[in-house]
Amino acid sequence: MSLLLDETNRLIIEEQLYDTEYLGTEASQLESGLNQEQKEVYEAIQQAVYQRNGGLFFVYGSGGTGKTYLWRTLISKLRSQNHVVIAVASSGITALLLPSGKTAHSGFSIPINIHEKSCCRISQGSSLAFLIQNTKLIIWDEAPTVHRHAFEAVDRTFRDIMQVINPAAKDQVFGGKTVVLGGDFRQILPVIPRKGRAEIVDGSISKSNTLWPHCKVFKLTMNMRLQGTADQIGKQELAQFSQWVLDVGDGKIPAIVMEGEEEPNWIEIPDDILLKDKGDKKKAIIQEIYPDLLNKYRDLNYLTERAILTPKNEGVDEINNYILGMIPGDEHIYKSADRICPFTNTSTNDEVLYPTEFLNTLQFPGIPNHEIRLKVGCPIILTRNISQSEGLCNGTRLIVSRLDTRVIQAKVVTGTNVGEQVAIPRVEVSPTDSTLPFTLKRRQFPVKFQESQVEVVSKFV
Ligand SMILES: Nc1ncnc2c1ncn2[C@@H]1O[C@H](COP(=O)(O)OP(=O)(O)OP(=O)(O)O)[C@@H](O)[C@H]1O
Repeated sequence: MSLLLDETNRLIIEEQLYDTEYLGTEASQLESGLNQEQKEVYEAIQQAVYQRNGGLFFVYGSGGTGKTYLWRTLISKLRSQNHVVIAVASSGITALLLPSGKTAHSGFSIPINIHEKSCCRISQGSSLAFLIQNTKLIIWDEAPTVHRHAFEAVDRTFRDIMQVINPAAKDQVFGGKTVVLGGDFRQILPVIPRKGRAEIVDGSISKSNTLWPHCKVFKLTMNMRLQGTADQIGKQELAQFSQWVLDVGDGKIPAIVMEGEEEPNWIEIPDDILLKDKGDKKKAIIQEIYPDLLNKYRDLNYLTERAILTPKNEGVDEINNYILGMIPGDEHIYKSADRICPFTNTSTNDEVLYPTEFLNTLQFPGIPNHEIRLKVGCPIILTRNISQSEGLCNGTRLIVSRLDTRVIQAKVVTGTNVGEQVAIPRVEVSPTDSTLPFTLKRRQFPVKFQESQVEVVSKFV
């Protein structure tokens, strides 16, 4: 089957638009810089691709060990030879680091509410099925953060798609494709609402009986970020900090049981990286992370280099409101239009049982709040994927340039389209996982004022 046969398939046409000469030069440069560990993985993956053996690989490496560099080398090399590579990541913000990267969910049409029998929404004969049949390599970054059911759904779907051109594919992992997963199990595991440690660990790709036994695991251990730091003191501090983070991940830092709790969930932070201000704690954090904020809050480099992470949404709102109050200018308040989805009405009395005022108070992870407060010049972050091609995905950071009634105009500050002016419309969103007896529909701008953000972090004392 030739890629050139199908001139109407948009996905295939996009794959034919790369500048192969440029990519070839880039691949040679990147290839010559690979360290020994990276080279070993690079060669094993290339062998699987060129010998058409297929295979499942996992590249296990902590932050800075050169996974993205390795992906870029593989992608440039194969695309320079007109081969199709699909590069996906579990989050939108990581997808932006991959050349023509997409989120795994949009790239493979993975259902949001996934279970052990799920399949992707890719039908036989579709453009995406044709692209997959012609793909030489799939790279999936940040794999440990996704539930194993998503990988199993992709595996099932690929077998189904590939058996059309190769009947043996139905018995091959990922239908005989070469698939490379990457990430670090010490970082964030799948988020499973209202479930405990056992369910979270069981949701990990390494617990998949159908996939993990077939997976060849490589380890990257050399911190390449440290190699690139010229300043000796900075390098030493970064090395110490990286080691401490690794030790936390490996469970080597002694954990403490707090009163009233059963498990040792707390660790002690070394004094040199701890803020010990006894007064206004929010002010102390903000001053430490954003010194001279009033003069620099429009400076792109200043903003992209820093963030405050909090374990809960309430913390984000508290810090954001504090900072917004410090920034000069008039505040704009955007209120959402909330309603109950008519198809899930549980009774005709819904409007009485769940008045709009009640709907407005509801908050869900990833869903904008009823009320958003913004000022011109303040940094915001997108909470939804709007357009991958324009670099507007969940996690993209922007700076507000104009606040209109129907759109927010803003300048992109992270990702692929830095410097672009974009208009963000209101969108209607629903929480995918809610214990409510109805489906909430909320029409709101998919943005958050963003100096701080939520992360799943350990507890610290
Ligand atoms: N072989 C190499 N030669 C030169 N620089 C490299 C090499 N490998 C990685 N780097 C550089 O080291 C830094 C960290 O690498 P990279 O971003 O690929 O790591 P990572 O494992 O993807 O990290 P993270 O998980 O934090 O995203 C980058 O600046 C990258 O360009």
